Amino acid sequence: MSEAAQTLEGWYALHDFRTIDWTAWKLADEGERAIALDELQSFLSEWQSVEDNKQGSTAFYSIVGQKADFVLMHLRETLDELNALENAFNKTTFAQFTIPAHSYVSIVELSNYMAPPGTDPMQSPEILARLKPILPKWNHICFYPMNKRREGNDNWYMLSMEERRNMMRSHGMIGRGYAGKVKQIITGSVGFDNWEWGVTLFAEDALQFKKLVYEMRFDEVSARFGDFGEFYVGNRLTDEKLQQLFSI
Ligand code: VOV
Repeated sequence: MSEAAQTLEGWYALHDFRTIDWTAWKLADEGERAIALDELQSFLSEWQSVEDNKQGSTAFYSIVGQKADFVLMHLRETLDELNALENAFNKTTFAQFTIPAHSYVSIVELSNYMAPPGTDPMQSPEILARLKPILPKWNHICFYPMNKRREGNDNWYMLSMEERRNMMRSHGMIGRGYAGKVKQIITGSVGFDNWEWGVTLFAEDALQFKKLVYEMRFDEVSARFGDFGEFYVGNRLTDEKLQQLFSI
């Protein structure tokens, strides 16, 4: 049997994708729309204070294309907190104007492929910060789920630790070329959702997503072993953009 990589886990993640029910939104009177937006604002400030207290983080982005209209990505200490947050949000008037489009449940994960042997990663402030990250306020988000292939000669889970580590090193080197341009949050979802990982990327320039993902396609770990789900890409919903989005 191959040796399993050791993983460290941080905050739980919920990616909550919604479509806006424009028909209902336009039919609602101005008062009802104002109540809905006020309620959304108070939830956003509540989530901001959770983030200020470093007990979680939330990102809010519009989504381009027909797969969804926006995503709320929440990070919290426990699955219970994520569930409570989701239910509270669903009870709002605002949520009545949304239709669930997609969701993804996972947990922030770091593996030990690159860890120097004999060190305790939990003593490193840098590692701890990566396990419980405050999501960047960058202009764009990209999300997709992925698996490592398990087919014939391309079975990731049958490779030795050394083979996998070598490939992950090369993967990391490509990623490092995008330092300052793309920030990645890898969340593990084995046992939680339909794929093995969620990949969430943030960038100020959306084009850097294409450059990075394309370059990685040529790297062995992605070329031979990467299977990908649906891609979602979007723009950060600042207060101003939010107002524009819902004004009719
Ligand atoms: C900004 C770019 C960037 C950088 C610097 C980076 C680096 C690293 C390092 C150093 C490590 C290993 C240690 C750890 O931290 O776990 C990883 C791990 C991982 N990655 Fe990565 N990755 C990036 C970016 C990045 C992308 C764009 C993708 C999607 C792949 C693609 O083809 O679309 C990805 C995937 C993953 C996955 C699924 C894992 C876990 C694999 C496992 O088997 O456990 N990743 N990644």
